[in-house]
Order: sequence, then structure tokens, then C-alpha cells
Amino acid sequence: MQRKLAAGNWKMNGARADLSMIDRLNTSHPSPDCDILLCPPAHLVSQAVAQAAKGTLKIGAQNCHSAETGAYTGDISAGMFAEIGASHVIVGHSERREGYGETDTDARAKATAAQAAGLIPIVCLGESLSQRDAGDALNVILTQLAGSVPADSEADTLVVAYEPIWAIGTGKIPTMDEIAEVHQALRANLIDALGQTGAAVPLLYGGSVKPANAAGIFALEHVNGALVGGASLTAQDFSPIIQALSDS
Ligand SMILES: O=C[C@H](O)COP(=O)(O)O
Repeated sequence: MQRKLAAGNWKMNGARADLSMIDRLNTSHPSPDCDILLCPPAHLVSQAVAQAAKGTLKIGAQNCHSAETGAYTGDISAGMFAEIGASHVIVGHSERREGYGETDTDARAKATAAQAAGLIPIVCLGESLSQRDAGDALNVILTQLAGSVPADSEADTLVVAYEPIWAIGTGKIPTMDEIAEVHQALRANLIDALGQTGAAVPLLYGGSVKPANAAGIFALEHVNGALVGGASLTAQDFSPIIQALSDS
């Protein structure tokens, strides 16, 4: 059985004062098989960890370098995030792939470094609108999966997130059939690659998840949670998404 995960990605948003929502999230009590994760900007991770310590909320990072240490000005390694108490790190997000030219090889190197440091990588995959319109979505996604996931992953050391690029921050989402088709294909390919481990890896959907559409998405087979951007910025929006996942 897969664990459920409601993960919030604040991207380059949020200030110290916004960490007060952690107290509200920590008072929610999702089902025992459901984890809540918040990934604030790097400068807030340490304080977020301290603030979350009295509850079960986990804190993650949005990116890491694949090396342990070295002359990489401005970068932060997975081990450094682990040292300050992070539990997860997002890798291969389309905003890193598109904005910084990161490849599947980069995503896999970061995911491998994360696992070595004791962090759980959330490996992101997703097609552009033109790729979907051309009927190439599954091919693109499964190629990214094969190239980005470390071969020796375990069920509790890997999360995979399907995020269609055209759904991120747009208010548009795929049809339920389209999400189900992708998640079914991801599950089948993970089982092919990892055996029974692949059956237990949590699969998240991301892209314009809101309180109004969360329950429908979480009802789909092989959807074990969400990677939430805009709606994770306030407890008012994120809490009902967590509740919908917990109830699913
Ligand atoms: O990492 C989160 C995703 O990019 C989704 O962002 P969004 O919920 O604002 O569409």
C-alpha cells in the first residue's frame, strides 16, 4: 500500500511571517497513512523545521545540488538540507527543466544525491501542451521517468509527481481520464523497473490542484497525493486539500 502525501511547494513565495500557517496545519490530524509536507524557499527551511517540530508536518526543499560539497556558488547540497532537518527535496520540476536547462540526467543525479543524504526526492515529470496536442504525452512522461528515477530506489525513498506543464498555475487541469491514464502508465512502468517496490512508490498529481477539484483527483486509482503550488500558500486553501486526501 502506498503512503499518501500532500506536498506544498511555495516556490519563490513566502516570508517568515507566513510560517505561522505551520501551526494551523500541525493541528490537523490526517489519517495515519497520510503525510503533510511543506517546501518553503531555502532561506526559511531551517525555521520551518523548528516551527514544525512539535507536530507531524514535514519540511522539504525545492531543489538541491547533486554534489556533496564544492565550488558551486549559490547552491545547496542535499546533505546540507538533511543537516537542518529537511525530509524531502523536489527534483526535476519543470520550472527547473525549462528555466535552468536541467535534464533527466540532472534530475536523477540530484535524486541519487538526495537518497544518499537520507532525503526523499520528489521526482517531477510532465508534458508541454504542444506535446500533449501532438499525442506524445505518455511517451515524453515515460522517457522522463526512465531517465530521472534512480535504479535502486525503495518505496520509502522515492516519490514521483506527474505535473503537466500547461496545468501549472493556469487553473486548467487534464480530464480525470487523462490523469488516470498517465498514473496507470507510471505505475506499470515503475513495477517493470523496480518490481514490487514500484507498486508502493507514492504517485502525486500536480498542476492547479484546488480545494474544489482535490477530491475528484484523489478518487483516481494510482493517485496517492498532490504536489500543490499556489493553493499551498495559505492554510485556508491547503487544509481542505489535505482533508480531501485524508478522506480518500
Ligand atoms: O510544484 C507545484 C506545481 O508546480 C503546481 O503548481 P500550482 O498548484 O500552482 O499549479
